[in-house]
Amino acid sequence: MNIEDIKKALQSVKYPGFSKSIIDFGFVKDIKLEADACTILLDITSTAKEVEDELKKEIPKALPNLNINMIFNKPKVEAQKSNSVSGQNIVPQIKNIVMVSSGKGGVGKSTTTVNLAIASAMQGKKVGVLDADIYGPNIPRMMGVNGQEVEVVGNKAKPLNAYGVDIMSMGVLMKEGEAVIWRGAMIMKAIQQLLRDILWEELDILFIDMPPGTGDAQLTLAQSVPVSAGINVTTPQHVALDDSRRSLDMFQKLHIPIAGIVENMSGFICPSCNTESDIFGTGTCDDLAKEYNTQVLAHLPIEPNIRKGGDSGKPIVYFEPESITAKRYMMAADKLIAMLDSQGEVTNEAIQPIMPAGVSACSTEGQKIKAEHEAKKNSGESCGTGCGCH
Ligand SMILES: Nc1ncnc2c1ncn2[C@@H]1O[C@H](COP(=O)(O)OP(=O)(O)OP(=O)(O)O)[C@@H](O)[C@H]1O
Repeated sequence: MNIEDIKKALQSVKYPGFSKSIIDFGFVKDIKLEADACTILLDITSTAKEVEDELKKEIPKALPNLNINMIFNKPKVEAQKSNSVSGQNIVPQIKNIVMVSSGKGGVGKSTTTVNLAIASAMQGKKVGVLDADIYGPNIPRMMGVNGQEVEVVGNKAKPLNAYGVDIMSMGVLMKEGEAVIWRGAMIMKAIQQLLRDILWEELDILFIDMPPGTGDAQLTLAQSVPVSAGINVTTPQHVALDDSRRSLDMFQKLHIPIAGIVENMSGFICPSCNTESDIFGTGTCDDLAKEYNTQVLAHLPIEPNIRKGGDSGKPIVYFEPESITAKRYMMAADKLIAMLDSQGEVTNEAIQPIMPAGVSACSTEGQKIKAEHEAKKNSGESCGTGCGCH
């Protein structure tokens, strides 16, 4: 066996969580072969122990007749408890990060993210979309980039681009139809990698499509970057509003300024007779917005062309800019941009402190820790959480 044979065999070893091989990613930096012993130097981008363990298992399987010695070069883990790089913003080139959340799945969060992002780009902003919905990454299909190859430069991946918007998603890094079965810790690492290991350019706004609910992903994001604004997407039924309240409450607890609520599937305009019916109700979010001292960014009807646009990768805001719906997305983008502009820069101070293991940021104890953090910060003392505020 020579070096080329070894490289060929390593083509079958996928980088954990991705459909590309360690060779395609360029992670194999050196191979030394002496008699039947082989030393492989790997430069991997993840600090996760699971990734190294998985490779230690898979590489010898691909080279069963060799004695394999593996040397891993990994990014240094800071002497810190923080998931962020010492509380520093891991994407300082991005002016505003907007977290798009919903209390439950299927309410139109991805559809809203895509159309709001394109609407903002159409208004002259430099925009990106990060699909952090690890379990159901739908953005590539909705933006018409599914199946496109990601270009890897060094150890980083370049975002794809469509309709003037930069895009990255687990969906383009995985095989179509492939499922992700990950524990919380791996989701946290994946979200940080999707921020840190992607070549994001300087952007005015990065929209992040979160998984539904209020969990690890939301908390990790708030602990890794300063989030400028949160948008809650909901449908108008009262049961959906209860979930929505949880999502808005999470924004408040994580000190994320609320840009507003998008009331999706709010009424149905019949395409043949143009009459409007309130299938799920409409306008119920107005009171909710008041309760949280925020605004309704848009009421969007159930409209077959929104669904068609999503399924075909031809978003309505771009392809039917004169439609009522597209105009509502444009207005929602206007309101968001106005909010971001009036708010000004969100500093690293907004990055949330890391809670001790087992303490939820939203629990009473978590809130107490945050209050202590704020008090120490205001008095000029280090908070001691490793968040890097001093
Ligand atoms: N206003 C609307 N009118 C018609 N169809 C819509 C509307 N909003 C969303 N849809 C459709 O509903 C489905 C679910 O939408 P979407 O994937 O955006 O929801 P989601 O909240 O992101 O879901 P998930 O929780 O699975 O990520 C999609 O097929 C989408 O095209």
